[in-house]
Formats: sequence, structure tokens, C-alpha cells
Amino acid sequence: MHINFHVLGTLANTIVDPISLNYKDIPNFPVSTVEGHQGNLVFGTLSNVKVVCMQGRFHYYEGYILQKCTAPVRVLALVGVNKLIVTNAAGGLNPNYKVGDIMFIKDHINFLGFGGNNPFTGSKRSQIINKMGLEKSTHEGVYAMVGGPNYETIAEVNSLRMLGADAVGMSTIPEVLVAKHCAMTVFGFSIITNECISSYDDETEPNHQEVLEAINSKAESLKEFVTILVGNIGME
Ligand SMILES: O=P(O)(O)O[C@@H]1C[C@H](O)[C@@H](CO)O1
Ligand code: HPA
Repeated sequence: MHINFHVLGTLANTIVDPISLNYKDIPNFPVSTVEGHQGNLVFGTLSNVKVVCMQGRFHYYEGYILQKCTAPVRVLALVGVNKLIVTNAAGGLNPNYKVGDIMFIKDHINFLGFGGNNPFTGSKRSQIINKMGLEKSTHEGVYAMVGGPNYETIAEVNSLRMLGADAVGMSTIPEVLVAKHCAMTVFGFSIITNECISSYDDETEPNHQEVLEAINSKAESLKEFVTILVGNIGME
């Protein structure tokens, strides 16, 4: 099983008997350039399931073409991975979402794809949240991918809401498309790291630091969530 941990990279510390490879030591692998994306491929076990975790991913805005962003998914498919858990940090567009909430991705809006930068489509979900008592802070929603690296303007936030998006981020969809192309089963979720600003009266601005802080403050509960999730998916 493959887990894509992006800025949730510290969660890789839960992996048992880890063997870590730095991306720069893997021939032709891209290297991570975004703060919080540590750039390691970590092999080991979680809930007695063999896993490989990407501690850091690649974004279109880093200058990588989507084929390069998603190449690691193809590499993992070639080494036998057939299930993917994909995660991201995302801004909450839905007014009911609070910082730290989890959103299961039931669908997506691929803005890069609208512009012709997209090969495929597809996403799936699964569910194990009750035993952790997280019902009130989980949702099922639509993830919209924008190109980044800048955050959205107020007009863009309001447009995304009108289009039916519940959360917005800068990643994930290309990996999901390629994973589906490689016949993987995919489960995706977003951590809501900020509430998107939709009013000109609001003088605050989104920033990467608050994204990292929101992730870190939820790290323990997310570790538990992913550990249970991997155990459950591994048994399917
Ligand atoms: O890799 P993800 O999508 O989780 O990282 C998000 C998107 C941007 O890189 C950054 C925004 O602060 O976090
Ligand atoms: O508000 C956001 N917008 C886009 N990407 C993001 N990643 C985390 N938060 C956001």
C-alpha cells in the first residue's frame, strides 16, 4: 500500500521498521522544494500492513510537468503497490468546515484539467471514523485543485464555492488520475488547514505557515486515523 503524506510527512514517524530513501538518491525522481515536504520515500509496516510512504510530493507550481509530478505513483505501481491513500492540506470553502477538520474526497474539480492539462478521471472513498469520535469534524466533499502557488483571491474563493467545491488545494488530482490509470484503489482526504477568506471586510490572509501549524496541531489524531485506516484497508 502506498501513502502520500505531503505536509503530513511527520506521520511517517509512525511507520514500523522504516527504511528511508531520500528522493535525491533515487535516479530520475523529482526533488521536493516546498517547506514541510521532506523528500523521503519510507518503506515499512503500519498496522501490520506493508506500506511505502511518500514524505513529500510534487506540485505543478514547482515547475514540474504533471507527468513528472505523478511519476512516483507509476514507480510505486511498478513495485507492486495497488492501494493508495492520498492526502493534502486544503483551504475550507464550505462555511461549515473548521480548521483541523477532515474532508473525505468524494469528487474533485480539476482546474488544470479544464485547461487541457489532464489525462484521466476518478476517485474513491472508504470510511472508519466512528471509533475515534471524529464524526463531528469529518465531512464528505468536493476538492478543487488550482495551480497555485498563490492563494485564491476573494473573487476566486466565491467562484469556487458557486461551482460546488467544498475545499481547495494545489495538488492530489494528478496523482489520483495516474493511480486510477495504474488500476490502484484510491482513498483521498483533505485536512482543512484554513478557512478561505470570502469577504473584503476580512483583513487576514492565508499563508503557508498557518497551513503547517494546522497540520502539526492535528498530527497525533491524524497518525491514529491513518494507522486505523491502513489496518482496515489492508484487511479488505
Ligand atoms: O501538498 P499539499 O497540497 O498538501 O500542500 C498544500 C498546497 C501548497 O503546497 C501548500 C499551501 O500552503 O500546502
Ligand atoms: O486556501 C488554500 N488554497 C489553496 N491551497 C491550499 N492549501 C492549503 N490551504 C489552501
